[in-house]
Amino acid sequence: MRSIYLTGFMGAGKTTAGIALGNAMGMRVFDSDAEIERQQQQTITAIFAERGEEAFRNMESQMLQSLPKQNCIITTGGGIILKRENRIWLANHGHWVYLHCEPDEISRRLASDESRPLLSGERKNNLRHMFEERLPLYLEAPIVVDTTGKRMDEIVKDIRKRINEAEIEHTV
Ligand SMILES: Nc1ncnc2c1ncn2[C@@H]1O[C@H](COP(=O)(O)OP(=O)(O)OP(=O)(O)O)[C@@H](O)[C@H]1O
Ligand SMILES: O=C(O)C1=C[C@@H](O)[C@@H](O)[C@H](O)C1
Ligand SMILES: [Mg+2]
Repeated sequence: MRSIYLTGFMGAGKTTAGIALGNAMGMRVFDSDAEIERQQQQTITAIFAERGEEAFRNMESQMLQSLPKQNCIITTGGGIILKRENRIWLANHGHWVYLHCEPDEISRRLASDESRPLLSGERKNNLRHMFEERLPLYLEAPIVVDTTGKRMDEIVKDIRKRINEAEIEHTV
């Protein structure tokens, strides 16, 4: 089957859900952030600090297009939807899933996590503004799954149901 692309705001649970979904479906999982860190031998935080966000965004688009288009789960960085080029790409390759989570719950999930440069230190206050700016872009995804207040097993079940429906539609 076509690969499944999980998108969503930082803390929506893409990485966590991707691993659980990969286990449940017996599919390999690639995380675009982790693949960039491996390829560049640098953390995302260091890439942002030393080379800037634009350089990171270019690496991210290239990484998106180079990951397997069949039989894999691809978990993406929270900002993948910022580039129109990436949204067009996602819409035309595999299953594009948006994992929604309300901003208050995102704040709670990420309260003690400093690994996201766009939400670290004083930038924590950016969350709601960034969320509202990005929401319409995330909602371009054909499959939307709300994760707010849900357990991971429920989220995985929801995603699988929606993917099955989309696969059936794709084959008729
Ligand atoms: N449904 C959930 N309920 C409670 N906590 C969750 C849920 N999903 C994820 N989390 C927790 O929220 C944090 C962020 O999750 P995760 O790293 O999977 O998000 P992400 O979408 O991959 O973020 P990023 O875009 O920054 O990579 C983790 O500590 C994870 O355990
Ligand atoms: O939402 C974003 O813009 C980001 C999310 C993370 O996954 C990383 O890709 C990086 O920290 C940027
Ligand atoms: Mg992640």
